[in-house]
Amino acid sequence: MDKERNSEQERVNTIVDKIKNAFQKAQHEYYKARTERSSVEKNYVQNAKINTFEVDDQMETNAEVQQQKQLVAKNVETEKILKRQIQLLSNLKNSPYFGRIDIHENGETSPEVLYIGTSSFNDEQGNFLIYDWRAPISSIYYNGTLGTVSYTTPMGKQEAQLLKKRQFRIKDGKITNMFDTNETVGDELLQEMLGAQSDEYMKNIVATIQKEQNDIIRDTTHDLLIVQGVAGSGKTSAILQRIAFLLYHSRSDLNAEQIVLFSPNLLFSHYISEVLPSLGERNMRQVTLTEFFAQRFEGLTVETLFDKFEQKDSSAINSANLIKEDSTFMHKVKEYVENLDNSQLFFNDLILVDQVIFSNSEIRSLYDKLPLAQPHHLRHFELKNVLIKELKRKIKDELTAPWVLKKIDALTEEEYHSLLGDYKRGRFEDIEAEISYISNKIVSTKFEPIYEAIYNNYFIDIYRQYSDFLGKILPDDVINFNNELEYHRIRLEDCAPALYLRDQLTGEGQNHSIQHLFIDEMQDYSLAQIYYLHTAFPTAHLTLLGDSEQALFHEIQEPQFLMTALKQTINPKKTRMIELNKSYRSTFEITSFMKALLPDGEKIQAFTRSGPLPKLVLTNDNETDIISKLLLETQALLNKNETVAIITKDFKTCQKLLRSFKSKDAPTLITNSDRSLPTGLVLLPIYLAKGLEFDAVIAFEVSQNSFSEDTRGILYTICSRAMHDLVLVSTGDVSNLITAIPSELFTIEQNIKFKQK
Ligand SMILES: Nc1ncnc2c1ncn2[C@@H]1O[C@H](COP(=O)(O)OP(=O)(O)OP(=O)(O)O)[C@@H](O)[C@H]1O
Repeated sequence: MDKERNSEQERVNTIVDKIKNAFQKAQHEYYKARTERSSVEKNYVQNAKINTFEVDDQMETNAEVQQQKQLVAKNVETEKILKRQIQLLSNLKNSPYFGRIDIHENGETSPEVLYIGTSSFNDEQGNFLIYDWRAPISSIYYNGTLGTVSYTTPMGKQEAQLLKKRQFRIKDGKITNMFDTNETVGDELLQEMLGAQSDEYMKNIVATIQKEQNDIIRDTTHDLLIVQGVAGSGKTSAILQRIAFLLYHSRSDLNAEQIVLFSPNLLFSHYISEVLPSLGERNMRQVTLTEFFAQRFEGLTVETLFDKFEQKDSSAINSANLIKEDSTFMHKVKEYVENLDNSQLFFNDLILVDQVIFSNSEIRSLYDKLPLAQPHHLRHFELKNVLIKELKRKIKDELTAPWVLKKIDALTEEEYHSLLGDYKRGRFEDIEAEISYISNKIVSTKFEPIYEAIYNNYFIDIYRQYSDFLGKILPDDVINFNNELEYHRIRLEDCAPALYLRDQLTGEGQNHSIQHLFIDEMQDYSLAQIYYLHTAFPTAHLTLLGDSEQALFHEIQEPQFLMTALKQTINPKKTRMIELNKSYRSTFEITSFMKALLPDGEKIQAFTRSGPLPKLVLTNDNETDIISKLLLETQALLNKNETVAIITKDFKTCQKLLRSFKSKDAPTLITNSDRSLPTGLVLLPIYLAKGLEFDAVIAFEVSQNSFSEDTRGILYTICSRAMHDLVLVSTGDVSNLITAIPSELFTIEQNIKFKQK
């Protein structure tokens, strides 16, 4: 093997040299393109300044400026391509590839040796020195064991003999590890990757993608892909590598702007932000559910999942929530709109400063004139056109109003020219035409807010309409909805049905440009919300990922139940459901402990990476004891780890705990608005830790008072954030969820007597 290793190292050296040459060449071309652009730009500014008094000069200058504008745009495009190439080559320089496959294709005289890396690299003659991990042939590396293998090409299925599969770890151009394997992707490399310390950013996993993850990544045939994966099974990793795959697969008709990922919080968005750039791709759009709704309810504060979690409210409201969160509630919205009489519609006045431009009765009478046979959304579309026409008429009537002439008289020379804009003096037939143009500008600007209001459907009183709907289905809930509105707030569970009501009435609210919609942590979304997102992005393929057992907002559900409910909600043409049961994040010991927390934890397979047993620490319920024990634990963990997180059930617990720390030892409290995590000791509630991972986790605190049956999912989620070490601190009787766990799965810092069950 030594000889083999030497010859592989020689190949790495040769390839790295070639990559470095290509890198330098690309950099040189990039700087050349940039210099060229800036000189064209300079020229362009000068030309734009050329005498523009004479009409002929003006035309000539315009043509030249247009030509130069085009030249600049072309150069900008070239720069973009070169920049991407430089980024790719820079990634390849240090670690050109991670895999090798030797295959013998049917009909070929000799075997072929292929190397696989994060992107492809050719020599000057166009020979592939490295294959992109997303190329059809590279799927053999992820899926195949030695012997006959097949892969899909644009021409159909292709068969080959896989003769050798080799994995590499190459750092700074040196092979640090290399071995042949017959497994899909061997454990040895995975051990090395998973044993590393956590990082501010998630890393790409392309070198060690597992077979079932590969199925998710490379699926292009289903319009709904549902992934139920246990904690740490690589769901988020799979989404990101899937996005990179899709962008490669449909390079000519898909770009990152057409992909949206709904993520659980801002920290998560930051954490995953480097994965796609490390693969030479641009990031997709990311949004949280609250951000998405907030953009659509301008002027209202939308409740966040976190507010909701902190104020777990009375059972009366909860039972209303359950109804509102079901997709049947959305069907009721649709029925309501279909059966709505004109007399039951609510309109707003359209007001400019304090002048009513269109009163609600005027709008209603315009609506009443439209043919009843048409559904509301078509009549609504016509109403908008009628209102705009009316507005134009009002603008025309206003053109000669005395205030307009007064305003023109008061304009400075500069203001007058700025209103003329691209039009220059002398281009109008006579002075009347010029004044009429200026008057139009002034009056239109004044009425602009009304135009915007019509465009944005502000003439519909959507809140009263929704309140009316609620009155029919959940009369007791109307008062709660209206009370929130008084304070300019809207509850999260009202957002999807209220927006759906608006969209049903207006026929708007859909975004057809989005091709792929990803929802991570799907278990935190109600079926009504998922239904709404599906209608709002009607052409998008959906990938939903989550873990029914990491439910923070309700009791945990059977995975199969969640998957079936989702499928019924969306009812797509082609669905695929994939379960991921192997957990990679945590050590074998932590995963075994987490498994025992769940009633059906047996299905979870722990990855065989070893570490210390989870530790249960018992303290008295007094500040001094709690803090001294916590300090002891955090010190020990910080000595061997980069990031240690104290994770609590809710924010109140964080705040109370923080008050007990002396400032010099205090952890950094993470809040809802934080976008990045510092290293060292942090303190945060579980909902902010969603999707994240830490070298060590201290679960604070795990007494029976804090965790009982209905919060099992929360405890499970807290524990599953730990990669290498897990400590659980209890300040009173330990939760039954923990006392029920076999004692060999954890250590106890002090012998206690568990209560008899
Ligand atoms: N094939 C793999 N190769 C290397 N690392 C992997 C692989 N799959 C998962 N991991 C690692 O396991 C950890 C968990 O992955 P990820 O966060 O994607 O899981 P998840 O299922 O989304 O987790 P959760 O639902 O618990 O938030 C990450 O550190 C990820 O890099």
